[in-house]
Amino acid sequence: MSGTEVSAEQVGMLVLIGAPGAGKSTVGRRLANRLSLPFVDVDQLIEQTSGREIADIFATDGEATFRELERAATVAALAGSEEQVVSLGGGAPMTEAIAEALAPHHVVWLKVSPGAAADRVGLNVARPLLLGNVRSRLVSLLNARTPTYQRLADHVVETDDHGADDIVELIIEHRRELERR
Ligand SMILES: Nc1ncnc2c1ncn2[C@@H]1O[C@H](COP(=O)(O)OP(=O)(O)O)[C@@H](O)[C@H]1O
Ligand SMILES: O=C(O)C1=C[C@@H](OP(=O)(O)O)[C@@H](O)[C@H](O)C1
Ligand SMILES: [Mg+2]
Repeated sequence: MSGTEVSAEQVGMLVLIGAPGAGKSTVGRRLANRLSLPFVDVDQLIEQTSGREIADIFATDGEATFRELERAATVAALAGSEEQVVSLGGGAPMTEAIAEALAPHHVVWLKVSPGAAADRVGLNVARPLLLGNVRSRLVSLLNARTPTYQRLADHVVETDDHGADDIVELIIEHRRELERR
């Protein structure tokens, strides 16, 4: 089956994309609990299957190796047939194979300003790309990635002024509206 075909039994997953610090992991986990659906956080999947932390993969093998592990884990998570919530890593949608794998699913872009994201992630060393001046790194990441997030998103949620639980409800309400159509 090519990346663009959807098997008959495949149902759309709820997939969260957005910059680091947008809340994909936090909101994804709560959203899955609220909907009683399985949850896959691709970063966690990479760490579980490789037995290594992401920061260590970056430091020891470099970003290219991480992106290869991320591509394989993300495509595998999106290829399943059961309905679930999947939270991607911030850089995943930049890969063409992943953009294709997202096509059959409901993609929610958690939009966040560089300032809000910087406040949230702080000096968290778990995000190697943000080492140094976190805010300016986020500005450049967002400048490079926003067009892709925008292109892939079926639903955009502004997160700066909403708590994670509010965002969960906004996503659920939007999904209900789609089901009523
Ligand atoms: N809507 C929000 N408002 C305030 N803080 C948030 C929000 N969403 C997530 N956070 C916090 O921001 C940090 C990063 O969240 P995380 O879910 O890891 O983001 P991502 O997976 O998109 O990088 C965590 O400390 C989390 O508790
Ligand atoms: O933006 C990125 O390129 C990355 C974001 C991280 O995930 P979160 O977006 O969940 O922090 C993680 O995949 C890795 O540090 C790379
Ligand atoms: Mg995350």
